[in-house]
Amino acid sequence: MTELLDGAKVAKIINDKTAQRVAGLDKPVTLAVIYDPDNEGSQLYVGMKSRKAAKLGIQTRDIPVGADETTESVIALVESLNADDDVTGILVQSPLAKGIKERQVFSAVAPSKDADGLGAKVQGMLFGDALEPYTVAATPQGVMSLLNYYHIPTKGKVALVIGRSQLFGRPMSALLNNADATVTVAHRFTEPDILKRLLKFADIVAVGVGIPNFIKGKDLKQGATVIDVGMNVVDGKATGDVDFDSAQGIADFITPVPGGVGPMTIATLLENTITLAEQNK
Ligand SMILES: Nc1nc2c(c(=O)[nH]1)N[C@@H](CN(C=O)c1ccc(C(=O)N[C@@H](CCC(=O)O)C(=O)O)cc1)CN2
Repeated sequence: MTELLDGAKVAKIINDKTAQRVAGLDKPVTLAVIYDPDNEGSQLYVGMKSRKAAKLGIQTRDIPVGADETTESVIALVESLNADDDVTGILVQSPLAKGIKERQVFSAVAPSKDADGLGAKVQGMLFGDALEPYTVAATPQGVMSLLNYYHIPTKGKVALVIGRSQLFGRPMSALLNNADATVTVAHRFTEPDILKRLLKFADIVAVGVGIPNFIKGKDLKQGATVIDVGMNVVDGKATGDVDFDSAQGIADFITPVPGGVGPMTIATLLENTITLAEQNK
């Protein structure tokens, strides 16, 4: 039997706690969101984040940044938000318009306002397993919250992370490493044969490569936990990177798409936002 890891359900639990924490804080919580207004995906996701934030009592300031901007001008904008006492958190929605170096922009966000955990300073703290508090990128942190909720152990387990983006693969591998898993990272240059062999060992597979149905059930280890971070659209339907039907009866646990990692990403971003507001009050 394959059990669903219900991200929508767990996200609701996190969101309810966030709303209580926001209500208990004696100052407004404001998240500034920098995004490319010409990117349809970003329009959709920023809209989803702003609507959910409003429901939890978090104000958002959505700031469109188009292709006419430069890396320098966007960094100057981030610096003005860093200095703005009314802004408690900052999010840079990826991707920014072509030509703007988004990693430089991520790293311009002050660690004390880095709601999305994508800046070099906080990612360095994650890789160093720092003892001081720091924020972690919303998608991988949301995956860890799902694993914890369903009591899926990581210690001593073999984990395979497929994808090495700043948003997902790199921080995911660090989190699993910090949680005592034996972690391998595969990516676009991993030979298909090698990937198949790695999959057969993996107790936990977390995949985010943006290729619909990239992972087939027959390639998984019996009893694996499968985390699908893919968000592709096929025939107008949200479709993951894992061939969900073929994983039935092979995986012990799997996240659905939609309703798995996506809602956890937004819930974790807003959880990070209230945590920063509390820390900096
Ligand atoms: N700065 C960031 N940029 C991006 C991130 C991120 O975490 N930080 N992640 C993705 C997009 N993303 C959030 O930004 C995101 C994608 C999908 C969902 C979601 O809830 N999806 C639904 C399905 C929606 C549908 O049906 O179309 C689901 O999975 O249930 C939330 C957030 C890229 N950029």
